[in-house]
Amino acid sequence: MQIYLQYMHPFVIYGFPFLFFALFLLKWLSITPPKNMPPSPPKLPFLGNLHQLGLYPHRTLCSLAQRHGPLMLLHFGSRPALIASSADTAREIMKTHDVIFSNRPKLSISDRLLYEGKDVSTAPYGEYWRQMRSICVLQLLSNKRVQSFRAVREEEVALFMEKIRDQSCSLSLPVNLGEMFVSLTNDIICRVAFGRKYSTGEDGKKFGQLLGELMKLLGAFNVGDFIPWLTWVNGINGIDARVEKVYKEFDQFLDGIVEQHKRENRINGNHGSTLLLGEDKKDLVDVLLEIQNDNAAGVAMDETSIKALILDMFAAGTDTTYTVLEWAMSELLRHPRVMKKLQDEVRGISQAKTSITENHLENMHYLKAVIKETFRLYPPIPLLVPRESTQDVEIKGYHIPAGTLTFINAWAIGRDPALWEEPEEFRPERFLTSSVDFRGHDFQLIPFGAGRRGCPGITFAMATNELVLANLVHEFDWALPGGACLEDLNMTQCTGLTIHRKVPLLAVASTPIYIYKSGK
Ligand code: HEM
Repeated sequence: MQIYLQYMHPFVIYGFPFLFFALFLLKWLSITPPKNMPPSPPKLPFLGNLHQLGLYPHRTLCSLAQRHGPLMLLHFGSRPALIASSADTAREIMKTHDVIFSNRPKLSISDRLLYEGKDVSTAPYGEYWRQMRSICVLQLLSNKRVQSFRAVREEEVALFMEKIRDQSCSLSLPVNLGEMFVSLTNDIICRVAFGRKYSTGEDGKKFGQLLGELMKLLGAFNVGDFIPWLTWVNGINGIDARVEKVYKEFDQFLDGIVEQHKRENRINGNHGSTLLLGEDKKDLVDVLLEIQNDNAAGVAMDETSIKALILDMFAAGTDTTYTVLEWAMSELLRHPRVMKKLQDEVRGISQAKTSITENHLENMHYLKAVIKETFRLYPPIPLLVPRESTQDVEIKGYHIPAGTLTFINAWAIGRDPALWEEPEEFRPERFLTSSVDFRGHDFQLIPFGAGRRGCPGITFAMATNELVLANLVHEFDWALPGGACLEDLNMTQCTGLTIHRKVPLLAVASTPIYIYKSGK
């Protein structure tokens, strides 16, 4: 080899390799012209931008967007992640390019807990999801179905009010509103889904704990999803074991529920559960079994799909609903002027009736404005449920490759000074003169997301939220325990997928004089 090299012209030795390299570089550059990617904050090897997210990713991402713009490309470990932080970019993703962004990323914890994507919320975009979604929209959460559970909501709210009366008014003790909202929303969903509650005795305690653990795990961060060679971490820190335990216990529990419904339906001739329910006496498990029997779904609906759909109702519908009530009451306690105005409206419309029913709600415009304002400042899932792009696409002149994780920062959009006057102020009046709504058409207010994968549970959630809030301010006056000042109310948020209060919301209820006068 040495000998050969001695006789070669230097051009052959040095020039050829250089020429080859230059040709390769030219070809590579001409095949892959530089793409115009969205701005990115600097990242670290392996971690990407994960280290920057902190405890409150919606806040950190909002600050980063102020520096880098409303469309950023970050990296969560090895995965590119697009972050949209303005109404305009959210519209591009959830409306203009809705189909391309209608997939959900596969995340291992939710995948395991929600039957490997056989539910609606984590199912990949495709025929199976389409069928399950249409069952949700047309059968489980339609206006008619939600209406059929009106009696359930009104009865549960009446029991909830009785508890407050017993505890706070009679004994002048503070009530833990957060805790009470959790059991109220769980009781309502349990009755709607299963035809009975699981809130008392050993069964109730176990179910409550199981549901709490399910919600915690769904909000847990799994490092292995983003840095695959760290997948082993969850085997060591106990997350894998917890996921497996919750999955198995919930699965057994749901098996029992489905079997019991099948038995009862056989006895009652397929007319649904005999337990007290909505007007048509069918709970959601009955509805799903009926679809299975009639073979009406268009795809084979096996029992796993039934269990996955029911679990979705709990996973997507409990934490989100109670969170709104908790933040709304916190802000009402901090703003006596708003509380008074709301009480005047509700008490005026009820005309000294003992309680508020759903008939009263339609004309309560200020109540609706208070709830919208709560959604604006505290969207329960601040970064919405992640999406994933299925094709390369161009947004605002930037190239977004297929397979990009996509987050919409609804929290940042709700506080964007370009869209909202004095955005940090809790001022429901802003909605009295505006037609902006949260149903997914106005991208400045998107707590329920939008487009094909937008939340199908809006009517269900709003029916509960409006009824509970109206009753709370109708019957009681509210104060912080021990005469604490309004500024003392700790508004710290917890971490996780759904953002609720970190510190329990304690408040004292008293019965206003006008209720005594009206002879209640
Ligand atoms: C205040 C209450 C609620 C909020 C803030 C909320 C929010 C959301 C959000 C942000 C999404 C993702 C939307 C998107 O990707 O564009 C979603 C999806 C979903 N929500 Fe809700 N939700 C609430 C209540 C409910 C209720 C009560 C139910 C059912 C009982 C429900 C069932 C679902 C389901 C099944 C999905 C998945 C839809 C799909 O992927 O096709 N949600 N929700």
